[in-house]
Amino acid sequence: MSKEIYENPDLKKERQNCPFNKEEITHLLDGGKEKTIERKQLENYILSDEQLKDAVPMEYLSHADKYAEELRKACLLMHKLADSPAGQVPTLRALMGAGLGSAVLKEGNPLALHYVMFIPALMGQGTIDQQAKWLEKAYNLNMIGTYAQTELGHGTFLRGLETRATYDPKTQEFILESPSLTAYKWWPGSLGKTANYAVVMAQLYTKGKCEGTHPFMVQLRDEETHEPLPGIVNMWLNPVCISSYIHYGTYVKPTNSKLSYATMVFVRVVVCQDVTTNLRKAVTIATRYSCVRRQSELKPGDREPQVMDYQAQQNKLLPPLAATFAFQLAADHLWNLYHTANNNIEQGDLELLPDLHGLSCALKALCSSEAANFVEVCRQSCGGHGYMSCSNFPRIYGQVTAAETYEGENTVLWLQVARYLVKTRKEQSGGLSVKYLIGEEKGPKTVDTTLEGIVKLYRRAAVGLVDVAIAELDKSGRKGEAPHDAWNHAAVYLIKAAQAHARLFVVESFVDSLKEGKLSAPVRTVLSQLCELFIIYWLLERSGDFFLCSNLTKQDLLLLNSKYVELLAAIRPQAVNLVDSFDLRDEVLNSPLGCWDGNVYQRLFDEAAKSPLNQSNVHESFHKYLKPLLKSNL
Ligand SMILES: CCCCCCCCCCCCCCC/C=C/C(=O)SCCNC(=O)CCNC(=O)[C@H](O)C(C)(C)COP(=O)(O)OP(=O)(O)OC[C@H]1O[C@@H](n2cnc3c(N)ncnc32)[C@H](O)[C@@H]1OP(=O)(O)O
Ligand SMILES: Cc1cc2nc3c(=O)[nH]c(=O)nc-3n(C[C@H](O)[C@H](O)[C@H](O)COP(=O)(O)OP(=O)(O)OC[C@H]3O[C@@H](n4cnc5c(N)ncnc54)[C@H](O)[C@@H]3O)c2cc1C
Repeated sequence: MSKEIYENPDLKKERQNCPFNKEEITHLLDGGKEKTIERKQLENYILSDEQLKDAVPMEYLSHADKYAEELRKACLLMHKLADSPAGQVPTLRALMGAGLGSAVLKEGNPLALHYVMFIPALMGQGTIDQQAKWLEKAYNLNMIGTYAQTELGHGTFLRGLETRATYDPKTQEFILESPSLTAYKWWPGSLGKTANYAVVMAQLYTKGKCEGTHPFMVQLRDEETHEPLPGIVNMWLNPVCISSYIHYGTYVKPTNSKLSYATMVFVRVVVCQDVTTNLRKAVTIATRYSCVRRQSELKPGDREPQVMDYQAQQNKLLPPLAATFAFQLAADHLWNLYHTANNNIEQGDLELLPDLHGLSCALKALCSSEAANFVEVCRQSCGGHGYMSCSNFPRIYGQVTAAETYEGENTVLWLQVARYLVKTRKEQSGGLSVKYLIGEEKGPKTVDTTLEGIVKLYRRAAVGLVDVAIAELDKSGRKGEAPHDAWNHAAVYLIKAAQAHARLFVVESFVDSLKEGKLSAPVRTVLSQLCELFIIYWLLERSGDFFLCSNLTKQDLLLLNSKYVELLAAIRPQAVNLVDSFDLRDEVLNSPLGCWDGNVYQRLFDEAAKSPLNQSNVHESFHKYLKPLLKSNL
């Protein structure tokens, strides 16, 4: 007799009479029906393997045992990758995109940097010969690499990196050295125990002149014994300059000195997708739990309501739900720009490089910071159970908040965006993604609160805040301040302008995607509601920017507030159906709060029972410490 599949009655009710085709949204997010099929096949291929499951919850293992267990699974995962029926690279890309890695490797993937930075660095910066020598070896996992750039003393300021690579024309070799403690490479993933090679960013010195930071391939460990090579601690020998600019002893400048930063640009683009995947998990967990959890009293004398029926809870969870669609569509746009720009760069056309740099910095900073804030709101919306390690919120939060720092600390990236915006506005040139900065915003300054009208408000804020920042810079200049001081004293305005630009890009991506997309009427309706909710939410959160740069009035704001709460109520009935459309398996959510069947309390209880402390009634420490204390009559 087939076992009755339990489904929490409240969740079951939430799923009845869904007015739209959930699969249509799943296909939209996956990039098409075929991609969904491929993803589901990959999920079955990976998640059905019993050897990839944790014998005990990772949180109960020692640091060394956690590392060993993650490495065991990561190596098994690589074998599965190599044997994958879909092929290694498509499977890897699907693995990265679907957030599957963290479903299996919960504490982090010791081999992630090999794929996310080491191989991209070879592909983006290696010469044809170097790629012929190393790429196959890297794809076949005959070498494990990392990307070693950050040092104890420098992570942000790349021109300040201390590791030196001095070219010796006699031996035609580079001598790499860490001249000081602060020059020690610090932070690179896998560097400590796993990688035996690294792409090392170092200042290239030749003929006594520093030519700036360049990437070098360095072997770190013996391929057989894995012992560090002699002198590896503070002196490295025999590195090879990747995309060598040394021709017959002479340094040949690259067409653009920032091409050596290309790997970071790639990862910033990937990070936008990764934090969006993590945000989808957090929103799914919090939404399903909020429809299972009944608490307090809404109507006196009535049954305790689902906490999702409180407008306050909808205000917590529906903006992040909408954000997952907004960030996904923006990340897709950025990914397409990345490919176009990269193909052009390979042909020697660097015109899109500034746009790519500006936009990748903007979106990485925006998506990571907003996702981190939203994940924390999702955690808080689940009360005490959201605080438990098994809820998976602590791990998801750790992953998204790390992205606010790595691959370019967000503040520093905002200032890069501002530099690009100020230059584009002042020079009135270039600016593929900031076309609104070239020429004046046409049309009346009156405000209408239609979707198009709100987008126009975002554009006015984006261009207006750049002009406010430029006015500050010019004011400082007139006072005789040096440009670097004027820049520093305008930082607050510059960052606001950069953030407004990033939000405009996300808003336009969302609105344009709905216009262009071939969507059924029911899906278009619910996504349009989410789009309108999200762009009003952000406007209300940043109303100061809009008051400063447009004719927005108090009446307009009150009208938008009313529209916002109406949209909360309109979307509330579809919250569970929308997160179901993400099609995230329980193993990927890895949280008793977010499981599809809503059997929350039993799963919480089962998780607690796994704790070593719950394997006996009295822990041995009682007899060692507590009992003597109890008897000591202090
Ligand atoms: C099988 C399992 C797979 C599992 C995978 C799972 C997926 C997971 C995905 C996510 C995981 C990601 C893990 C990543 C781990 C982290 C890695 C790292 O953190 S690596 C280190 C990152 N470090 C940084 O990002 C450093 C940040 N600093 C900088 O980039 C630079 O210092 C700076 C840009 C801030 C300043 O550079 P500087 O040389 O000082 O330039 P200027 O500011 O003077 O600007 C001069 C000029 O150059 C332009 N510019 C700057 N950078 C770029 C660039 N990258 N591209 C193009 N142009 C650039 C700038 O705009 C200026 O232009 P101008 O015309 O003169 O105005
Ligand atoms: C989880 C994780 C994984 C990582 N993995 C790697 C890796 O694999 N490989 C690698 O090379 N690195 C890695 N890193 C290092 C990471 O790239 C750096 O930490 C990051 O670039 C920030 O640099 P920093 O630590 O020097 O911060 P700092 O720049 O020292 O930041 C400190 C403060 O100074 C401020 N600040 C700095 N410069 C400016 C400025 N010009 N204007 C205004 N404010 C400024 C910052 O905003 C920040 O508030 C990793 C980091 C983390 C957290």
